[in-house]
Amino acid sequence: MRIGTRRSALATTQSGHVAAALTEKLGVETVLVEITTDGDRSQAAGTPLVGAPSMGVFVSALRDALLAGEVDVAVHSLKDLPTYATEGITLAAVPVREDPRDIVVARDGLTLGELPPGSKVGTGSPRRVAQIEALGLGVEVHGLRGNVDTRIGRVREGVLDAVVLARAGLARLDRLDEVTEVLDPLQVLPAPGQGALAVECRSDDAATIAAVAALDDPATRAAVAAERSVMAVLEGGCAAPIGALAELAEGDDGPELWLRAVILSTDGVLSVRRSASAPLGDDPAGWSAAGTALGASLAAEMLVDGAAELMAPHDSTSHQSARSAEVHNA
Ligand SMILES: NCc1[nH]cc(CCC(=O)O)c1CC(=O)O
Repeated sequence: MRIGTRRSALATTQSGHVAAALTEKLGVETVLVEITTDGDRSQAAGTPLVGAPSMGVFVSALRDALLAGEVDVAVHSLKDLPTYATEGITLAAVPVREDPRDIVVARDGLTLGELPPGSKVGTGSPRRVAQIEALGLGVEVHGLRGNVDTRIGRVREGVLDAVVLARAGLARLDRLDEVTEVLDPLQVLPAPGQGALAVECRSDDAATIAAVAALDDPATRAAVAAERSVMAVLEGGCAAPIGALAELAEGDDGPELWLRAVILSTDGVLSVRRSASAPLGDDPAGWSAAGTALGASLAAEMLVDGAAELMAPHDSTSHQSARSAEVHNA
């Protein structure tokens, strides 16, 4: 089985895990095929992700290789996938996900809250920028791109005081010892699908789809379906930063899915936050659809709460002063 992967250390590690799992569960031989994406090329140029091309930049080259029959399977970070379906491509498996939370790597073992006002915090993600601004710490948020090594390097070089990354990336690279804080989703919600992998096949390749299904985890699939459904519905009306996290819990009457989501103005001043839960039923085959429905209804409530108006110009001056007052109190 030929497995297409991006070339970064993180991508090849992730794809290597999928390859090993396929060999272990199915006894098939696998080979990794490295594909260079437009996202990797512009990343090498060092431009910040804010304002960069579409969110699918990391994805399309891999899908092209899959559709062209150059590989049998494509492995992506699920959070990098666009929410709309793609003709000819089937999401054959969503394996058990890593801890989805964001983490901090800061100088001197510090947490975000321990950084003095004016500290430089690096992230290229509008979702992280808005949520860090909303914490009112008085830190300066700086754009940041590059692979995990490059990003953490900015702290080691003393260019930045801290960077914010996905915990999953460091877990897969076996670098969790460098984490100085795990961000509580109460304060910073992860990106929809963060920490999960997407294993894609060609829709006409029934044999590979059936084989790869052995890697699927219905609980993870339901959770990411709910998170991505929030994003799909909200993105219809707005381009604001979105965080979402769904978790499976055992209720009195069987498994339930719990979902929380936030959408913010880019400066973090305004936000709409909501949570909801739904029973999943006893048949895991129906969980993904239940997750999608839960996400859509939560997003509809968020739109009623004003989610689509967050991007309108607003006066952030009064909030700014409230924020610096907070810094003084701290
Ligand atoms: N934005 C790029 C990206 N895509 C997936 C991961 C990490 C692994 C994951 O979330 O599954 C990262 C890096 C990061 O956000 O720190």
